[in-house]
Amino acid sequence: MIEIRNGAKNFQSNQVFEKIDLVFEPATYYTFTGPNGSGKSTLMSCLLRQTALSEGEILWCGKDTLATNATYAEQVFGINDSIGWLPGLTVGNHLKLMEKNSKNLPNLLNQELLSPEEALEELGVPQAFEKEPYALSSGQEQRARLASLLVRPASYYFLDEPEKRLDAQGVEWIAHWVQSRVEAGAMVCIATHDPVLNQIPGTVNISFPLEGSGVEPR
Ligand SMILES: Nc1ncnc2c1ncn2[C@@H]1O[C@H](COP(=O)(O)OP(=O)(O)OP(=O)(O)O)[C@@H](O)[C@H]1O
Repeated sequence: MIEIRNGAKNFQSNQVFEKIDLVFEPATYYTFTGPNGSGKSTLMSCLLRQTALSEGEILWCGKDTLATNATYAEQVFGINDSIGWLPGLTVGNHLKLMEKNSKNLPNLLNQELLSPEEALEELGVPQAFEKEPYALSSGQEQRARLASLLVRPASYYFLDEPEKRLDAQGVEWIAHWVQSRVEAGAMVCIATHDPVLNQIPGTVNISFPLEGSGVEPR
């Protein structure tokens, strides 16, 4: 379980949210929805520990995430705009690195992992294996990013607008993936503007701006 207690985040005088308490339980699907600029990506970056909360704490199984550093990094996986591609490497190179690293990670939910080739095939972009990401269309590139979900084990996911640039079939793929991971016991949280991803049965919606933030979207 991941818990935020009394969380606040500001960028100088811009108070994005404050005094928030949230819990992310296993085997549950959450969505972050709300207007542009209401703080969805910022909270997700905090949960992925790409940026620190200004106040409050994020607990992992009841303990501060700093104290459980390695376990958190192993079990929590995410995709957002802050995660880029290394220049000069193909998509296949990236996924192979991830596959190699994954062998050292505990696979707590006995996830059936795919090879990079299989994962790209599943996402409908087998040709991406040999290509550098910039040589793909923006939707193909997003599909290549999503392939990482099939190569690496995790039990908690934070995905920021994974449907971005995807066609309708791609969005359906995400919806099916969400359902299968949640059934397997994973927590999946998606920030989205897409109605399909917000209407998956069992969705727990968290609406932004968050209550207690007192902040107007901008
Ligand atoms: N690195 C940053 N430095 C300064 N301000 C930032 C930074 N990142 C976000 N902000 C500000 O934080 C606020 C919330 O932005 P955020 O990206 O979290 O919104 P969002 O709900 O994800 O929006 P969208 O739907 O457009 O993706 C905005 O006012 C934005 O300008």
